[in-house]
Amino acid sequence: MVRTCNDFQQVQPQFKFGVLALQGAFQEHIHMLQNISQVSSAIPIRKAEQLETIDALIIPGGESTTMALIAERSGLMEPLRKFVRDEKPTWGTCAGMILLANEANKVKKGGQDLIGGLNITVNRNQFGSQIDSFESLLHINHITTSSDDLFPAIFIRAPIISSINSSNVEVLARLEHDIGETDASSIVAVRQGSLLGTAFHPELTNDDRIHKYFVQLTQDHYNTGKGRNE
Ligand SMILES: NC(=O)CC[C@H](N)C(=O)O
Repeated sequence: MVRTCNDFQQVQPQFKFGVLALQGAFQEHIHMLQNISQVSSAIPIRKAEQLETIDALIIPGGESTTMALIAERSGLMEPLRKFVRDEKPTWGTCAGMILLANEANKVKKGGQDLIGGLNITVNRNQFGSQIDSFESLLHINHITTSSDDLFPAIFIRAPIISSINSSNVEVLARLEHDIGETDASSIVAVRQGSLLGTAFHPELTNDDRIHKYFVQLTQDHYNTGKGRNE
C-alpha cells in the first residue's frame, strides 16, 4: 500500500517521560508533561529500574546537594550517569541543571557529586540571599519569536552558567537585565544535543513552551533512529 503524508502524521510516536522524584518540584513537571499530546506517560522516577522504562528524563529544581545525596543512597547516581551517557534526552531545571553540569562552583565543602554530561561550568546560588528569587522575561532561542512573547522565567536561589566548555553547547537564553551584581547577558539556558539546561523553573509558570520544546527534541532524537521503549 502506498502511504501518504497523512498516514505518517497519524502514527506519531508517543513518548514515555520520567521526572526524578527524590526531592524538589517534580510534581509540577509531571502535570505539565501530561498535557502535551506526544507524551504517553509521565512518571516519577525513584528507582534505577524505572530509568529503563522511559525515553526522556527531567531533573527538577530543589536542592542539588540533597538530591545527589539521596540519588547516591538509592543507587541512582551511576544509572543516571549512564542514562545521560547513552544520549537519552535529559533536561535539568535549576538544581537539575547543576547536577547535569560537568563542573560546579560555589559547591559545599568537600565538593559535590554531579551527574555531568553538559559541558558547562555553573555557579551555584549566583544571586545570593539578597535576591533569593525573582521573575524575568527572557528571549529564548527556538522558543520565543518576538518581544511580545518573551518567556516568564522564575529564578529561585538560581545558578548561572559561568562558562561554556565546548562548541557543542548552544546558548539558548541570557539575562536581559542586570540582577544585583549579576550582569545582563549572563547565560541562563543551554542545549547540547538532546541535553537541556535551564537555570530557572518553567514548571512553576503556566507557559509550557519549553516543555513542548523538550518533547520536540525527544521526538527528533528518536526519529533519527535511536532505539526507544515500545
Ligand atoms: N531552585 C533551585 O533548584 C535552587 C538550586 C539550589 N540553590 C542548589 O544549589 O541546588
